[in-house]
Amino acid sequence: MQRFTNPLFCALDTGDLAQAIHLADSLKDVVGGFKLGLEFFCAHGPHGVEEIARRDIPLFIDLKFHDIPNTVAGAVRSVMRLNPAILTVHAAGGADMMRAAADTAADEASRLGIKVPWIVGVTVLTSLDAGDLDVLGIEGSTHKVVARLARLAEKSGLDGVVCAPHEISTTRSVAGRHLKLVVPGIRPRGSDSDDQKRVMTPKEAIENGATVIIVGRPITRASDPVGAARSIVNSISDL
Ligand SMILES: O=C(O)c1cc(=O)[nH]c(=O)n1[C@@H]1O[C@H](COP(=O)(O)O)[C@@H](O)[C@H]1O
Repeated sequence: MQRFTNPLFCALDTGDLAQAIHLADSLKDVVGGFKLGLEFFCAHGPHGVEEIARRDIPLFIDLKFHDIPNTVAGAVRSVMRLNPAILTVHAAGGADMMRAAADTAADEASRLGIKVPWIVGVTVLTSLDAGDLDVLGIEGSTHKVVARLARLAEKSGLDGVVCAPHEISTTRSVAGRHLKLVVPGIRPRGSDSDDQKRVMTPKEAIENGATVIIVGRPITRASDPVGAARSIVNSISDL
């Protein structure tokens, strides 16, 4: 099982490989890991991931799989050779799909002789609020929907869920204490929310019980990314 001493993962959301490498080199001793998501992967694929992986730092490969169980199992099998520390699927893909992802990751890790990554289920995206759920025809508050999906993810064998800082307490109250809570929607005080609708500061998120916090633009678009990352780490180091 993966363990991280530093809970801050920086999202390298860029299609520019040189910029991602530059950020990875500058930030590798400050953050606990890097998250490589759809923008990076669609531009540079497995080769780009291998470039970043050379820094020997945990990688969260965030491709948010959401498909039939057989297809998701195949995708997990393919991505496992990149030795991810964390992988995402959408919890809304259902119990069989999540179970297929978790079982395949465990089988492949054993076949390859690597650690089993955390498979985490995305609940309600941090860019959505109650009004958006209503438009989608999803009944209930973000708390209720996140709690329902978190319970399903846990029952389906996932290691954790992705949720907004606001739903940390609700999720903790319905799930076992070992469930990992991977939390984006993090904004240091005074920074722009951008397209995120449910945000909190790094300190609040860790105090509420986040296992890992994901921060992208407040670090990568700062005039001093290393200084921005250090200040986040300092704000949570005594907690
Ligand atoms: O799965 C994720 O990582 C994720 C889920 C979610 O609900 N909200 C969310 O923002 N993310 C990711 O977390 C990162 C947040 O980036 P910033 O908003 O720039 O800090 C992005 O890479 C998103 O893809």
